[in-house]
Amino acid sequence: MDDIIEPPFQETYPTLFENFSEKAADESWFGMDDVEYCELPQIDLSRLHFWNLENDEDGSNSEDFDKCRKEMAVAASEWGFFQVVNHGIPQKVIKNMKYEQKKLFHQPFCKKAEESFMNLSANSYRWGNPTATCLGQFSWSEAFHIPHTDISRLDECNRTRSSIGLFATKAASLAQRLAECLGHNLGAKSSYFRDNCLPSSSYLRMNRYPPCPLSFDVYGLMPHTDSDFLTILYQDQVGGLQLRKDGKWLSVKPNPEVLIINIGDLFQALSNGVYKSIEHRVVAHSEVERFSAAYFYCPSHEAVIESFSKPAVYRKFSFKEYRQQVQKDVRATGDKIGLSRFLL
Ligand SMILES: O=C(O)CCC(=O)C(=O)O
Ligand SMILES: [Fe+2]
Repeated sequence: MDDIIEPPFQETYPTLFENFSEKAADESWFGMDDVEYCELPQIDLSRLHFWNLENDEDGSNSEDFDKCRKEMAVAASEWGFFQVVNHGIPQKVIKNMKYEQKKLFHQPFCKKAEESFMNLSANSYRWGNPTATCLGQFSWSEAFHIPHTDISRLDECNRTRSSIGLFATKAASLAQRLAECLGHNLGAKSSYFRDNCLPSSSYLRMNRYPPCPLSFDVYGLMPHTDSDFLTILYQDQVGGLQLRKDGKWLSVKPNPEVLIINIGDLFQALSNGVYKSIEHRVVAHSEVERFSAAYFYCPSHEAVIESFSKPAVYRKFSFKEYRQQVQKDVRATGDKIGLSRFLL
């Protein structure tokens, strides 16, 4: 019994699942079969010559560089999502992280749920959704939500710490460069992100979606937008990520060779609504487990988010204020209200 790895979803939230069985079970509110696949805009980052930018003195690549930045800005405003190739995070780094991620999640539930598991802070391990008021707000998944600087506390073995740490470090520098490119198009100072975002303010979230017997009726991850500047997402080959474009849900084709970038609420506010923080969700698979890892690029709590162009669509707010409002709304309604709270 004690070696079961799956969280006790149904046992812990009996009322949510009981209510479900009383309702017509065949009235599923999302049909996976009806959802079309989409091809995300793909951006080749080799043109940014990230790693030797300072040495690129003759400027011969600047045309390519500008083109790449523009493509990113168009994708951020039309889709809020794009995928990147030649992103500079070696496949080996991703593979090692995924291996360690799987090892962590495959430990018994009772160990993962221990307060001091792996020396992580108390609320790092999350599963289900304790604030869900109905099944539509439930998430059939588990996650380790780790502030970047807490990775160094992971005590298991050096390999776990270094593999996860290396992925996070590479993701942090990729996130900063992407944010700088996207910020450039808005007229942000080149130091804006370096000044406001430190590794200590960003998070790594490793997700696991166990096979779900009610996969037509329960989400793997409920619909949401991310509360950061941007997210770097690695997903494995299983699939299930969907995004909402022009009122329609679309499935993202899984491709473990690419990284997915999505715009978060803070970039939407900073860009005065030009870049879109798009709602997304994960549809659970009935038989296969799925893994993903998201790096949330966030500013410090004190950072004030205010758009560069006027008239402003949103009132200025600090990241701390934003998070507190989100938490308050989630506690009260089971869901996040988000940026619309700050509309002028
Ligand atoms: O697992 C995925 O593909 C998406 C994860 C996600 O949206 C999140 O962790 O915020
Ligand atoms: Fe997300």
